Amino acid sequence: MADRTSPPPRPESAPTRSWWGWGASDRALSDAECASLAALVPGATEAALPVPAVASLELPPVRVSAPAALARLLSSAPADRAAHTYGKAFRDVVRALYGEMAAAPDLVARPRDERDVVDLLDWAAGAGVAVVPYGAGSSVVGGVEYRAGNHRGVLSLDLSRLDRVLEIDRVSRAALIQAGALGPGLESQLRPHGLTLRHFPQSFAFSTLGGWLATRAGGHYATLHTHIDDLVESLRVVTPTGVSQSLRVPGSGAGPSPDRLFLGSEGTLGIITEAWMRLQDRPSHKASASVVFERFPDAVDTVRAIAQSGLHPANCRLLDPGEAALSGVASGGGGSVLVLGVESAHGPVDGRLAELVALARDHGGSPAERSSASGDSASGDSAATAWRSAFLRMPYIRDGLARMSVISETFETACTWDRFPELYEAAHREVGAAVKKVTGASGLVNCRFTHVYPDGPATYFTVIAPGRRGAEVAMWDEIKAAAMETLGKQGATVTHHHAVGRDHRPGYDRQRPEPFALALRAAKQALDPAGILNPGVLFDAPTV
Ligand SMILES: Cc1cc2nc3c(=O)[nH]c(=O)nc-3n(C[C@H](O)[C@H](O)[C@H](O)COP(=O)(O)OP(=O)(O)OC[C@H]3O[C@@H](n4cnc5c(N)ncnc54)[C@H](O)[C@@H]3O)c2cc1C
Repeated sequence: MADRTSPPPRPESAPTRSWWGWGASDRALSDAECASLAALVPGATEAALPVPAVASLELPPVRVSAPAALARLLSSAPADRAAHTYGKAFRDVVRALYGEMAAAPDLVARPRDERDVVDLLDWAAGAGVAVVPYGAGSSVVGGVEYRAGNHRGVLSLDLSRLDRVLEIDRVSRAALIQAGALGPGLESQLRPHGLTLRHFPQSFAFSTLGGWLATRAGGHYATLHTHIDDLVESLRVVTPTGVSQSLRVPGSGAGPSPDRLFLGSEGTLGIITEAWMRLQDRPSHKASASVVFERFPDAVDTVRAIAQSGLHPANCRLLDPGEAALSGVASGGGGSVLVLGVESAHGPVDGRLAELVALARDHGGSPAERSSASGDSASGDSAATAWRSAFLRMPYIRDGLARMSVISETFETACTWDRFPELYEAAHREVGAAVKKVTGASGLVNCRFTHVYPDGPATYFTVIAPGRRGAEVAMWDEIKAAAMETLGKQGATVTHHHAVGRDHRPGYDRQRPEPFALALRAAKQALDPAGILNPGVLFDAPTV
């Protein structure tokens, strides 16, 4: 019989969140820091856009009111409505800075349990009110922004009060976790048991388990278990037509998987309230190294060899020369940098790291000095450390650049190894040309691998270029449209882990096979007949 613990204590409270940008408000860049960053971008403006005070925002009037029994769950406070209007993409941050609040939800609900979720959905379906599920709002694809325009009102359903690890099964090494748990809170509840979910997206600090499941998020472990899908045992989902609870088993061949229907459903088929997740013992042995390559194609061949070797490094990030320079990990001579990391809960990992480094050397790489460690802390050579700190700081820098009207955004994809060289060339050529046309400047188009598989890499492109004040969103949208066209032509996916949301709909609609689209629409009709759940995501919004 499983050895189950009683519910662990609640996590400590999270830092104060920015309503307009990424992360903790006290970590946002000062005006002076924004200006010195922009000085590095030729053609950028010199004055930072001010951050508007919430009290100065013009929010549309609230159009709906809920029954008295639900009032204790609801807020129409301007700060709540403003903070739940957008996700955290560049275009979201810019629109928040300009005080564009026409899409603000009428109400924000914070249910405390499953019964509350059921009651809120019942009321919304009867009242013709759209429901936008909200984990922590870190979507970068318009996933939490209502755009349909034809509902009687909009309710942002914020799951943040469902933040507990409810049960731990130490024998099977799994936990029952509520969907609104943020990354740090979730891990702090698992830590006393020596366990970890080991899912660390870059947005880890300000995103939730439910959001990860609903978007099929990718953690920063680069090989083997990359997507959250791999860690799911079973899901509990409240739909407008009933509660779906899948069987908790280690594997099953019983027909199409109910979990697969809801993973990636992005709030359109139901509200994920809790999940049994597979856990791992916390790693106690870690080592990392970095390798510099003069020629990018040699580095790509190395990564392919590693991905096909069965050595499964935890980290295998390849940064092209531009990205290595931008992240501050390039050596004086430039070149591409491969950051490698290995870890284990069971024994030393130095041998495995040495094998990986030897593979890289065989392909023309020059290893930097490395270090190893026992214990829970990260360790590594200076390039690995620099990469990690740039990785965590980057979203704050992106917001600082946005205040200087500098376009600073990413797009990501995956393709098979045979197609990668052409994709890389085409992205630089075609997206680079779009940047030049739109901004008049050359700008930067950099690339790194975020995840690697035996049959291909997931590639992540960063674009930085000076924008024109007031036109930043339109300029980025034009560049992004060119990027999506390039991905489509190259047979690469519209997204590897950022999800579809509203922004990737055109590419997604082209990519999904029509019989599958028919089946999905039938599922939508069966589970959400009133068409209230996240209208416009994955499916066309219904006419109400
Ligand atoms: C700086 C930054 C870095 C990022 N890095 C990564 C990364 O490394 N890997 C990655 O995969 N993504 C990344 N993202 C994107 C984003 O963090 C992920 O999509 C994440 O999974 C969203 O989680 P969330 O809790 O914030 O969900 P939200 O943004 O609140 O919601 C995302 C979508 O899921 C739906 N949803 C949320 N909760 C539920 C629920 N309980 N039930 C049903 N539907 C729900 C929403 O309606 C929406 O459509 C990054 C974003 C930012 C801003």
